Amino acid sequence: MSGLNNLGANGGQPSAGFRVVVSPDSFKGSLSSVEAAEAIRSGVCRAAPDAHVTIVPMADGGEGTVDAVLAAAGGERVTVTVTGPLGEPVEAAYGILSDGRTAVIEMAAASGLPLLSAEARDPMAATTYGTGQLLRDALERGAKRIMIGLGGSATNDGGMGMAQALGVRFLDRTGQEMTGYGCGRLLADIESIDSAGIDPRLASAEVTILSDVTNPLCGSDGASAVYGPQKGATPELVQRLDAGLAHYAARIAAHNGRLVRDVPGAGAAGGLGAGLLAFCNAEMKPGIRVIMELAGFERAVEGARLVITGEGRTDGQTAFGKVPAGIADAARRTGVPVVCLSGGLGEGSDVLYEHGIAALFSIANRPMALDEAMRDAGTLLAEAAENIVRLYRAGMRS
Ligand SMILES: O=C(O)[C@H](O)CO
Repeated sequence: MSGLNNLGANGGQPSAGFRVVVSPDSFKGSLSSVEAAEAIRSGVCRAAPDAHVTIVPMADGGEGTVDAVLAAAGGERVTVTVTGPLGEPVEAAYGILSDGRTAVIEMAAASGLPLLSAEARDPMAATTYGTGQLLRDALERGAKRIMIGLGGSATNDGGMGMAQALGVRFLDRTGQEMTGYGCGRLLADIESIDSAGIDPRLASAEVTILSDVTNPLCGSDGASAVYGPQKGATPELVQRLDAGLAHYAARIAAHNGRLVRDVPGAGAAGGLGAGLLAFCNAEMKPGIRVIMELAGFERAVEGARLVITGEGRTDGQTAFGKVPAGIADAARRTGVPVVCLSGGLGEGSDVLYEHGIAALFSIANRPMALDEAMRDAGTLLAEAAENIVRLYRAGMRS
């Protein structure tokens, strides 16, 4: 089965016995989804040496999307030097699938929050220009289908930088082209848009947005209000960024008639969703669904006793389309219980019970600092998984 890593505890064949599907997101900044899955598997097998564990590395469009899609569909990774979120050069990788015509890009590779230290975060200045350079590189290599994962961004520029890198010009009130990298601060100064010079290869490419969330561009559920603070925005900056995005959406509507402001997912990755809809004729899809389909998740779950998912931090935002919510929605249809192991549980995480998560656990086993929890995430995940399986099996015997 493509993309599935069927590992019996003894390296043996799938058994009809105790089947567990392990399908976590990456634990941002500490473990890739494959590493997290391996850690969970080792805990499961300590508690149940006869277990047959199926690993399905998962992602929702955010960090880890390229890994998850390459694990599911096969292909190769290419690395390019592009402009980072604050204009510095960064090495960013993306995937070209085995058909040679499909590229999978993760915006976070070029414009993601993990590229900046906490002190350097600056959503007014951060740009998606590097993401546009990745799209351009994929077109240069002949890609006809581009999947672009949104999420984990350092940016709040509505995709203005991305559009510039593809040849779109933004003009100010004096009719001059705005030459700085597109960023949150510049949005309010856009007077008109000229997309005559946009890369012509886009016209024959199919661009699919894999969005990690369903937030609209603006307003109280919008990009700036919900995700601005984690990128360093104060309440005052959230208001300026939100007004900037609203102005940008109005300028786009005046330019090409596209109404991107209220589209679910337009607010993903600081509004990059809106920019891709406006300039790349992109189609928006929930990232988790596309990746689950590519990975054959529903087939993997058939006949399983338990699904273990997880992510670095779980809170009310998780329900907007992140991995645990998607996994639970899919597994619910098959009646298999889903347990979520999280690096930390925050406000609103209990909403996941409504999505069908049977139980949520924080993996921290004692009071610990964040850097300690991140450093020891693999060990903590394995311990938590072991305990869950011990409990599950004890329950099965009673
Ligand atoms: O990048 C962001 O803003 C969040 O992950 C939502 O997409």
